Amino acid sequence: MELTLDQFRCKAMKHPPASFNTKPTLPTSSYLCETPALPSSSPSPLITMPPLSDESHPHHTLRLHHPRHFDFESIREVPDSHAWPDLHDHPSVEPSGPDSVPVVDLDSPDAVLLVGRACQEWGVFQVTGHGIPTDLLDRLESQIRRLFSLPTHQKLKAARSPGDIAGYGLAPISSFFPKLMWSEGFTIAGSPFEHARKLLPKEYCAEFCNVIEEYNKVAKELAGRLMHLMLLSLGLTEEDISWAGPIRDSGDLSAVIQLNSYPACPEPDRALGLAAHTDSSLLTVLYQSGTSGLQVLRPDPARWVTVPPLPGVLIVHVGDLSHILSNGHFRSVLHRAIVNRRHHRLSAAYICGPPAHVKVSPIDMLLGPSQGPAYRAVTWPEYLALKGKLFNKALASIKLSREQWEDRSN
Ligand SMILES: C=C1C[C@]23C[C@@]1(O)CC[C@H]2[C@@]12CCC[C@@](C)(C(=O)O1)[C@H]2[C@@H]3C(=O)O
Ligand SMILES: O=C(O)CCC(=O)C(=O)O
Ligand SMILES: [Fe+2]
Repeated sequence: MELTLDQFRCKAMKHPPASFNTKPTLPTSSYLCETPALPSSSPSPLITMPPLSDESHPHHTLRLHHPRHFDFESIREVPDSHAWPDLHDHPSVEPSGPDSVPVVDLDSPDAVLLVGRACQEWGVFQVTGHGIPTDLLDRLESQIRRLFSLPTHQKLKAARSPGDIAGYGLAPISSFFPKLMWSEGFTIAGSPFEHARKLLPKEYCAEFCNVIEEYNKVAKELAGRLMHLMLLSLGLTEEDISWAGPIRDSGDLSAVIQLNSYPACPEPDRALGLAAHTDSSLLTVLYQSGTSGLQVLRPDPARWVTVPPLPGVLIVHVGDLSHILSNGHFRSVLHRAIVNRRHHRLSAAYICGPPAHVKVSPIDMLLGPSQGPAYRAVTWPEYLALKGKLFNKALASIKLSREQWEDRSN
């Protein structure tokens, strides 16, 4: 049976969000809401995301109430609350030959071609020649490790409040699932100092923030460079997209940094680190520590392909906004994180999007008489709000049918 991409995505999602089939009964909290205003004392407002307007808050999202934390260390077997029944619906395969996520050397003369091909065929690729020093990645990992090693009561001091983007806790998508994930996260939006000072002892805080700021700076440059290559691969330049002018020097991209921790798990076959999802970004640059866990879904036949950790290599996910911008030429990739019996795994996702006021829509130059815009225009905050209501159906919800785009062009 032939499936459209959207049907495939929905089929591949093992646990449909509860909001698809249940009536909302619980009080809601937003998936993405207002970014807290930056205090004037913030060292540098490195990641900026203007607040959402009130209308875009997903007030009627069904939310499941999960406990705020779980003591992974003391557990000898996976409790029912964390046991995912459908983990093995698709086989997991180790990378080999054509079943390996492409590796692109950004310094290669073929980088444009290779990036374009990877974005179209995989929606994910690994990058070398990215210019981010290994030493900085090592320091980033040490800081993440130290942060998550803090006692729970300390971490909860920075717990994400209902309606906030930033803070410590379960991944925001957790509330769509009846089972809990084997992970904890710390989301940084705006100044790292604002959040880190709540949970990190003074002597560690400055060091943590410096490393995050240093990483943010280089990750932002890399994201700009990647976006440039992606546009070139579509036969476009920044000039073809009114808002993308500053992308060349990445000045106007905004981002959120998501730090993830996946403790070792006594029964890795029953637990899941991070449920299958696509990122809502333009692109996400992911650093993973030396333990494998990231898997991307490949079709025909459906299978989870592991993305092995390679020293110094970063992973790039095409996000939903690039899927929209490219009118579906690029695929946002469904991915998840599995857990490991022996090793504590860490990752850092640099989730990058356009300035918050910018409407992202399929690029005009990719359209023609027989191919209109397949998606309606959205800003990043609008899209995040949609994702908060519809989760993995958000992209399909803004899809335009042929009749709709023909109507719009008349
Ligand atoms: C800006 C955002 C994207 C994100 C939701 C968030 O508000 C902050 C965290 C991001 C993250 C990281 C883990 C996976 C994910 C699906 C989630 O639950 O939180 C992503 C969200 C996303 O890309 O949609
Ligand atoms: O930890 C990983 O490998 C995946 C993390 C991820 O998908 C995310 O933070 O969006
Ligand atoms: Fe992700």
